[in-house]
Amino acid sequence: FRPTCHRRAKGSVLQNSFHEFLDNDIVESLQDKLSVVEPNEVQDQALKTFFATEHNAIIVCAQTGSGKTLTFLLPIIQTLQNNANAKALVVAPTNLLIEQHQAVAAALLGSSNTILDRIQFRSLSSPFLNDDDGEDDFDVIAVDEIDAVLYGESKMDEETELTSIGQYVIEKLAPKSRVLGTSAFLSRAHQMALLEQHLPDVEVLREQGVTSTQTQVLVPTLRQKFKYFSGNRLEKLVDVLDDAKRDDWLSQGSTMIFCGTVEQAQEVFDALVVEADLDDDNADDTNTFALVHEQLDRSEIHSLMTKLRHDANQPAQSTTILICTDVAARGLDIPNIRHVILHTVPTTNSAFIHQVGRTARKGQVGLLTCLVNTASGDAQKYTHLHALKAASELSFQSWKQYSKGVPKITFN
Ligand SMILES: Nc1ncnc2c1ncn2[C@@H]1O[C@H](COP(=O)(O)OP(=O)(O)OP(=O)(O)O)[C@@H](O)[C@H]1O
Repeated sequence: FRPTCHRRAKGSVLQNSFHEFLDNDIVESLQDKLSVVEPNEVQDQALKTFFATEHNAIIVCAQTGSGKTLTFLLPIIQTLQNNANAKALVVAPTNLLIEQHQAVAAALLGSSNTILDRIQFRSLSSPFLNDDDGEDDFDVIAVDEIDAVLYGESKMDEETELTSIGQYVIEKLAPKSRVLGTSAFLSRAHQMALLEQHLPDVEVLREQGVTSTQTQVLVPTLRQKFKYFSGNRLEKLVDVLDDAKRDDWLSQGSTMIFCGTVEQAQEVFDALVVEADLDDDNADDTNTFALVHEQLDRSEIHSLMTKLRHDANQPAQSTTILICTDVAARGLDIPNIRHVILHTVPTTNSAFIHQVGRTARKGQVGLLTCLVNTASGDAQKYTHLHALKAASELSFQSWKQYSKGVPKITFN
């Protein structure tokens, strides 16, 4: 994307693609409800491509935390506002992510808005869409995390057989529906299947100079630490958390710890809670622990996420340590996550990118600590992740304002 330059003549209103393509009430809502004043380059490009061209499949490929949600929600809301009969579908891999999108749409529209009733939100685990229910006439279909939705949350990045919802989306494409997809990373296999087989006419929007999604996938504001150890993994984790607690900047933010399985997440959670109880003489310790995995009750996770977002707006926030499985990796935008710890080294590039991408969002700094047990196969698993390149610069010039004033991480 070429950085957009919006010059403001003395006394004039700043014009950008928000003003050019969106109604005033939407622009005002963006500002009032989300504090989003102007589009970044990827949003600018997406709005132009959607409203000023006839491409019926558009995919936005950009780093984690770069604002891809608005690249599909805004075209959808404006389309539904223009046409009272229009309908849209939003698909994302997990219920957690779908609920997040619903919350953003509701914030923009106000929850009683009738436009919201014309947007269907589905995850891979929602009941299958049924044409008999008249659900086959969506004007816009948004497919967030298009690789996961089309090809499934496979343990390998190599799976290219379409999921049933993927098949549905491809069949619904043109002439009736326009598809807006997003992705932070496409494996080579997914890229080929998508561009050569399933969406050959797709218009792919990427940052300027990036020719494939294999490069520049990690944000340059991410700091990475690899802790090589042999011995007890839990003890190492406790050491890492203790160090982080002593760091002025890290200790004021929340942490996500990714585990390989539900059982492991439960085990880590139990151990950390016991450890914190033993240490409860420490009155300064404001950490709270929470679990996020696929077997938890949906309403429980929903209230946790609502609380986390609410707490982030409070001045005296407590910090949270979230112990999660991969279900919390894709797309979650939890405020103030300063530290991601990979308790288990993920097996695929995409799992790594999405887990790590919960921090260092929107141009801000964040730290990854990856526990690498030299006595297990961890080090070997990690070698293939070395191929992932960090971008040398922030994707978007406009993000620079958010990275100002962030202290250097002193954690060693
Ligand atoms: N133009 C903008 N100005 C300021 N903030 C923005 C803008 N666009 C998006 N944001 C904020 O940036 C954050 C990240 O956005 P979002 O969750 O859409 O990222 P993403 O690219 O979808 O991330 P992921 O790849 O992890 O799914 C959100 O808090 C969002 O409100």
